[in-house]
Amino acid sequence: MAKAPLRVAVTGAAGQIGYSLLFRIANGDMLGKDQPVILQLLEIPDERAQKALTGVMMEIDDCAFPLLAGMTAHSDPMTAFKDIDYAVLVGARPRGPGMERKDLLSANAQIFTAQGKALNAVAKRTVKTLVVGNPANTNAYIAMKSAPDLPAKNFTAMLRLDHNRALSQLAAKTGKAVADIEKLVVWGNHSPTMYPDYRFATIGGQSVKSMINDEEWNKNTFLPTVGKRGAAIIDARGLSSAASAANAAIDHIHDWHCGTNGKWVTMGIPSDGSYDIPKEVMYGFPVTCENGEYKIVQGLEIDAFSRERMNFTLNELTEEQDGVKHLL
Ligand SMILES: NC(=O)C1=CN([C@@H]2O[C@H](COP(=O)(O)OP(=O)(O)OC[C@H]3O[C@@H](n4cnc5c(N)ncnc54)[C@H](O)[C@@H]3O)[C@@H](O)[C@H]2O)C=CC1
Ligand SMILES: O=C([O-])CC(=O)C(=O)O
Repeated sequence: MAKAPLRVAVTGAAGQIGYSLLFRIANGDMLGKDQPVILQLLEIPDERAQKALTGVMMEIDDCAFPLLAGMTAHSDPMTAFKDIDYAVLVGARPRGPGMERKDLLSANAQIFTAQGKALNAVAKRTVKTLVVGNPANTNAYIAMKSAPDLPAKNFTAMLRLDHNRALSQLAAKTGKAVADIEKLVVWGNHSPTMYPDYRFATIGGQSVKSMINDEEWNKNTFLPTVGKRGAAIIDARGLSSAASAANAAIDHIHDWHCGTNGKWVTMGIPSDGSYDIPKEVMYGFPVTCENGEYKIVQGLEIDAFSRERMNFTLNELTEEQDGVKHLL
């Protein structure tokens, strides 16, 4: 029997990431090739943005996606989020050259307070949310805090682009296939303070750390390359990463929805206190997913260097979250 459609809201639908993301959701890349979807698309109540959204929807129509069971345009989160199963919160102001994510905090805080409240009011009680718009971890925290009637664990932030970037760097360094790398994690904030950690990673059962065996490379090349990749893309393209960000959003929700078969992935999730990360901090953790639920990989040894890196990114997150407390 055909599956009932799932409702997916995407905000910032007429933006750059939206343009790479919507077509893939409608094609079944996110929720499965047998899962019909209804797209509920939100843009700001601005004539140009709404007109651009109409154009994107015309193109989606022109793809005649067999899995697309409906599509609506919205300028108000209270209608866009009605009865949704998934929310992909992309809409935010992107960072321009020379700006850090923190600069965007207060403007974005208003957006995510309003959207959290709307999710709380009208979304399905089981709605699962991924925040992409930066500063992603803190925006996800704000949305979660603004939706007290929904399960906090269903609010997540996107660290998957960082995870994928790290995979790609490790594949290039070792000369092995990306698909063969397992047990990678990116701890903390989606910002240059993040800690991509390959101490547990394996390729065909062999330790990646011993294969590379180069702490200098880890500290002086790998960590800064992955941590500053977003800025490097902006510098090269004049625009922030879009197709790779959309791809990471697809990966994040795909794995959450369909499961990871025991493979580790990185998700930004509200901490349950694991690894001494204070409860509720929206932090990148290694997880496995099964039956629509994620579970933090437990029991990893945290050495002194890692603890220092994990605390560094934690401190930044705590500061960001303290900075928006008065708005919550
Ligand atoms: N977490 C991550 O790994 C990544 C996050 N990002 C972030 O994603 C966000 C979006 O990036 P782009 O698509 O390139 O930006 P963009 O500027 O091309 O598109 C953003 C769209 O969001 C819309 N928008 C703004 N406020 C909105 C609101 N309150 N409700 C609905 N729509 C709203 C805008 O009208 C615009 O069309 C940025 O914050 C960017 O920094 C980008 C790459 C990676
Ligand atoms: O840096 C930005 O604004 C875009 C981003 O998050 C990334 O590419 O990682």
